[in-house]
Amino acid sequence: MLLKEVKLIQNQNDRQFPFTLPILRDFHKLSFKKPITILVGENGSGKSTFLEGIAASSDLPVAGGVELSQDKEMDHAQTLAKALKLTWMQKTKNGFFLRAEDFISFVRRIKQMKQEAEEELRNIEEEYKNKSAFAKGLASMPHARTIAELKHLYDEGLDVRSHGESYLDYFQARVRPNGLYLLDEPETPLSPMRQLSLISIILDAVKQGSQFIIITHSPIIMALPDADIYSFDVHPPQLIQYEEIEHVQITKNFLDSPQSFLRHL
Ligand SMILES: Nc1ncnc2c1ncn2[C@@H]1O[C@H](COP(=O)(O)OP(=O)(O)OP(=O)(O)O)[C@@H](O)[C@H]1O
Repeated sequence: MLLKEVKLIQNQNDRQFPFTLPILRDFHKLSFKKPITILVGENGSGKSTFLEGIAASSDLPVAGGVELSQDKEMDHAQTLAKALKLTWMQKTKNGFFLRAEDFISFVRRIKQMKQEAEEELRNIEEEYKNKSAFAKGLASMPHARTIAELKHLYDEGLDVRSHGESYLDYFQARVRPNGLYLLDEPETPLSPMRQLSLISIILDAVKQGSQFIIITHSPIIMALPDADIYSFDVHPPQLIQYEEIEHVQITKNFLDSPQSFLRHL
């Protein structure tokens, strides 16, 4: 175990976001007793805001996104971080904060950078066909360098594979022993089968001393063995059993009889 507890210590200004969130009004502390903690709750219950506060407070890098300290839209994370006290069993610098939506735009950006560089090279080939090789080489250099750097950093992987495949590759390549991983809806680009692969990567990492705090709406990810599950649908957040989670009950009942749900819509 790395992170043991998160306490809300400051006397907050409850008219300022994020302290206006109902989940933070009666919040005192949340303890992490197992290497995997799962946060569940309805849309808008405040799970992401809470995790962003932990990410900002622990100063973890943002995988595939802008660092929280540089991100103007994340001022609330810094505000919350200042009001939080994190207690560690073992402080770690390994790990990251990963929002699946960031990662998908990150892969898109890489694909776009590569396509733009290739397009520029084609244009230069045309424009410089009657000029010296030296002049052509000079004009091509920055774009060729971009392609070479992307290849060096991400191999052929990220831009030629699907979102789900590249996401799992990226994840597997960067998970280190003794790291703290804060994952916001990691299921987003993944099929049910790939969600099982993600579970397997997480369980391997836990064996190597890593800790995970995961927000999810996926009943598959919620079933991660031996995890503590906190519901953000009650204030303050409470431990909940897998079978009691609304997402699990609705999904199960829906799959048993889709038509009985759909005819009421
Ligand atoms: N910067 C902000 N200023 C004001 N309100 C915000 C801000 N960011 C989020 N909110 C609001 O705070 C509430 C909690 O948002 P948050 O994203 O933390 O919920 P969540 O539980 O993660 O939801 P979801 O499951 O949909 O991702 C939402 O009602 C949202 O609209």
